Amino acid sequence: MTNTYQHQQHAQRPDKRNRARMLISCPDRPGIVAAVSHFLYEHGANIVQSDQYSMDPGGGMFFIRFEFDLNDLDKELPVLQEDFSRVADRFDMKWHTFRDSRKKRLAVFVSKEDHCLLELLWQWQAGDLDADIAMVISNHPDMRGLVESFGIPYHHIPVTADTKAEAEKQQLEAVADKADLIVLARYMQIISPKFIEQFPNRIINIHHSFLPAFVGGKPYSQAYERGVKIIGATAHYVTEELDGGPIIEQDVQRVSHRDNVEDLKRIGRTIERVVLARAVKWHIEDRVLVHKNKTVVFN
Ligand SMILES: Nc1nc2c(c(=O)[nH]1)N[C@@H](CN(C=O)c1ccc(C(=O)N[C@@H](CCC(=O)O)C(=O)O)cc1)CN2
Repeated sequence: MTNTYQHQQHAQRPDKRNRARMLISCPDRPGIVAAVSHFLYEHGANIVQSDQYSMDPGGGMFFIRFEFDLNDLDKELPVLQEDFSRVADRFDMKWHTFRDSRKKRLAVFVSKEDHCLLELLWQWQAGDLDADIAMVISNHPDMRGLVESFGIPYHHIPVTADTKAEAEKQQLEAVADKADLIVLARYMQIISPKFIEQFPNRIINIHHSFLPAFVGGKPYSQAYERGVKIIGATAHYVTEELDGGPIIEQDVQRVSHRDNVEDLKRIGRTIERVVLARAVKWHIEDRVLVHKNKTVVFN
């Protein structure tokens, strides 16, 4: 099928070949920001953005996000990483560095609802999603035409209760070393612990309720029966606990007694799309840190 959409770069990306990001989590104590910023200065890095948060100052955790420019990044970043391990050991840090120029690769999983998938495809096609959509995987054939019209590979891998393990094996083979982030865009299959452990805090799901309300299936029907005046959507990392993973983003919309279940679904679809897109954007920009079952989002 010819690619009727050309992936366009409406949003001109500034030259960020020498831009890197550093995420740090460690026990809170005085001197952390000074030590890290001095280290970066000594290595010739120019800090262009920094953000930090102290959870329970003095006795809890400390979180930092730096963006910095470093000339000849390809050569100098490995040197910086090697030297930083001494600072990290001193403060008992968990840390990661990322290159701005290395776009993350998404594998989007979908079932039969297209709105969240379309939002990601539209943003990608407009150049507003700074990542590559490497593939779409579905347990149904319905979205093949839509996805392939964007020039994106489509893997139809049917799933039944009896074939779930084999299906996940095929899914893992399809995404192996081709995806950095899995996005469940209203994918209606429970992901196994074995799959999750391959992608710790790298599977984002959109749940169609304002969690922790209405976990599990048919949340809009649950909301209608409860007579709620607000509905919402929640993007979270996937864990073994269904809809219980670290929340990345949520949003809500008022509803009333005049809205039936179909109205709630219609109103909810817009919230789901926006909330998922925000969460994916913040993840690909390395703005999300996870501690225990909560997130710190430097947005
Ligand atoms: N391990 C996890 N897997 C998934 C999560 C999660 O948090 N942890 N979120 C769900 C999404 N979801 C609600 O948002 C959801 C999807 C599917 C089901 C479910 O009961 N699925 C059945 C099959 C249903 C069908 O075939 O139509 C099943 O998997 O047996 C509940 C909630 C995504 N996965």
